[in-house]
Amino acid sequence: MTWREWTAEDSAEWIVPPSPEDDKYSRGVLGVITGSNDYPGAAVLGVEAAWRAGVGMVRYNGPRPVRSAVLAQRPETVTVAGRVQGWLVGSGIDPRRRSFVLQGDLQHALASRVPVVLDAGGLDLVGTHTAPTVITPHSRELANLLTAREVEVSVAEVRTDPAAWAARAARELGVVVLLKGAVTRIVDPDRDAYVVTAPTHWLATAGSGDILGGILGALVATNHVALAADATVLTKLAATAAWMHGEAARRASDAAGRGPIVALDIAARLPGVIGSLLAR
Ligand SMILES: NC(=O)C1=CN([C@@H]2O[C@H](COP(=O)(O)OP(=O)(O)OC[C@H]3O[C@@H](n4cnc5c(N)ncnc54)[C@H](OP(=O)(O)O)[C@@H]3O)[C@@H](O)[C@H]2O)[C@@H](O)CC1
Ligand SMILES: Nc1ncnc2c1ncn2[C@@H]1O[C@H](COP(=O)(O)OP(=O)(O)O)[C@@H](O)[C@H]1O
Repeated sequence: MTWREWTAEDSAEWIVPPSPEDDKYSRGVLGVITGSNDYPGAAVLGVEAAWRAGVGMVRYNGPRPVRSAVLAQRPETVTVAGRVQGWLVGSGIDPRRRSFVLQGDLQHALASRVPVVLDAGGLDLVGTHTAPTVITPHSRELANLLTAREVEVSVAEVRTDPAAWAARAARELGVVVLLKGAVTRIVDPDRDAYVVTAPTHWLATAGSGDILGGILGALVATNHVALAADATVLTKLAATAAWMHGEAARRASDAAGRGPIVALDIAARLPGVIGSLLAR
């Protein structure tokens, strides 16, 4: 199996700039079910990243206090249910504490035949999906997910051979797997496989993964036409999200004299990254 390093040139193909005929809906609407009273920040970060990654609209659904936090950061967000072209589900949700209402909303999203990004507390929903799906675990989450599906593996084993375990998970679960780390692996059940090597280790900061989810959600929504024609595009969108995430973090850190960054700094750099990709 060959793992190819995903590049800026590859990523540029998946940026969809708005055309004169576009409106906010045709550009792609992302539905987001993330965050909880315990982790409101995850919702704020993912929604912010999706907006900054160029989505036409974000529809956010979550607990009332979390909705308020999302709107305080990004009043452009719509909190009324409606049609979406992609879903981002699970960041900042504790899978052991999902309410009856949340469970229903998650099932509705997974049954809607719209492509899904499954993160963190939504990972266990894999298998109930009805459209192309990408999961975004870190090593511990991947080990837990596989073990729950009777493929016994420890976190240490995943860390020793992340490529093999990511590929195994893609095959077993029938989804694209984006396994996060200093080197992020992206692989699908057909063995299309890419790596993205992080250009800065300052990326390892709380909420950084929530930002990645927002970027990937935005790419899924804005590429809805290509995805509907060819589901295998999802693997390339996932690799592009990881690349943009790393590049935005690099720019943020460089602007701070190569110093530390916080997760929102990554989101703030996304428009510049997208502009540079379009200028290639
Ligand atoms: N702002 C927000 O809202 C944010 C929200 N976030 C959301 O949080 C949710 C949980 O995601 P996660 O990946 O952080 O936790 P999880 O997979 O449960 O693993 C826990 C493991 O960590 C370890 N551990 C804990 N403390 C440690 C320490 N000091 N030093 C060393 N180890 C330590 C602990 O080990 P133990 O203490 O058990 O030995 C356990 O193994 C998720 O929904 C995410 O979206 C995050 O994105 C952050 C920003
Ligand atoms: N040592 C590292 N160097 C570079 N990037 C890293 C490193 N460790 C983690 N990352 C990246 O940081 C992000 C962390 O995501 P995640 O583990 O979900 O954290 P959180 O839940 O706090 O958002 C991922 O995109 C991962 O690829």
